[in-house]
Amino acid sequence: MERPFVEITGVAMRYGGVEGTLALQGTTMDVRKGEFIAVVGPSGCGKSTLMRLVTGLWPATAGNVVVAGQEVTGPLSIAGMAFQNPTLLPWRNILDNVMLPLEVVEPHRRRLRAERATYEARARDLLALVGLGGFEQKFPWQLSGGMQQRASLCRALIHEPALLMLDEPFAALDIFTREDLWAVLQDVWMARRPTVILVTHDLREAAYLADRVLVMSSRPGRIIAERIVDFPRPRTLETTYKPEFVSLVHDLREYISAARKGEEVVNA
Ligand SMILES: Nc1ncnc2c1ncn2[C@@H]1O[C@H](COP(=O)(O)OP(=O)(O)OP(=O)(O)O)[C@@H](O)[C@H]1O
Repeated sequence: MERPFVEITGVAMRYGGVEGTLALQGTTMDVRKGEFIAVVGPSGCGKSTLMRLVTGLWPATAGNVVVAGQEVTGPLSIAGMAFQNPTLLPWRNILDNVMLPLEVVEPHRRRLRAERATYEARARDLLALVGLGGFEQKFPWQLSGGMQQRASLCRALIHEPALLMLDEPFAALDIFTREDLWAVLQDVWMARRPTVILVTHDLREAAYLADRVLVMSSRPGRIIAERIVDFPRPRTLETTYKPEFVSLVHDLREYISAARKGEEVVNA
C-alpha cells in the first residue's frame, strides 16, 4: 500500500513551557496523497495548532510529523496556505499578490525573472478559474471580502503546492459567498488534485468538500472519530439537501456535542 502523504503520529503540543497550555496530545492521523480531509472539533481544541505543526511553523513537543516521507523540521515549501483573513498586501495589486509565493519558494524564485510571462499567465488562469478575470490590476481594498478570499486561494495555489492547508478560509464570509467558494475550491481540487487539509467549524462545508471528515476532542485535541464521505463529485448545493447528507451533518454535530462534554465518541 502507498505510504500516506501526511503522517501525524502521537503528536503533543504544549505552548509556553511545562506549565503552559497543552493544545494537542496523542494526536494521530494519516492523509493519503490527493485526499481532501476536513478537520472539525470544538472551539479551542487545537485545530490551528495542528495546522502549524504540519506546515512546520511550530515544532511539536512530542511525536512525529512526516510529509512526503520527510520528517517536518521547519517551514514546508511544498505547502500552500490560506487562513480566515485573506492577508493580501494592500500596496500590491491582485496579480502581484497572487504571484508573491513565486518570489519566495524555490525553484520558482530562481526562474521567475526569466519565465515571468509563463508564471503571469498561470496566475491569470487561476484568477479566471475563481471568477476574478479582469481584476488583476485592482488593489485588495477595491475588492469585496469574498473576492479577496478568492485571490488568497489563488495565492495559496500559484506554486502548485502538493499540500494545501486551509484554516477556516471562508469563515468570515456570508453563507452565499461561502457556498460559491465551496464549488470553486472543489473545481480547483478536481483539476489539480492537491492533498488538502481543511479546518472548519462549518459541518456542511466539511461534508460538501471532504473525502473524509476527522473529528477532534476538546483540548488537548486528538482525533476521536472519522467519517468517510462518498457522495459522488462534483457535489452541488443539491447534494446538501439529500437525506444522506443531512444525516451525516447531524452525526457530525452529535460527535462535536459529545466531544464538548468530554464524552467518548464511537468511531462510525
Ligand atoms: N501561540 C500560542 N501561545 C499560547 N497558547 C496558544 C497559542 N496558540 C494557541 N494557543 C492555545 O492552544 C489551544 C488551542 O488553540 P488553537 O488555536 O489551536 O485551537 P482551534 O481549535 O484552532 O481554535 P478555534 O476553533 O477557536 O479556532 C487554545 O487553548 C489556545 O489558547
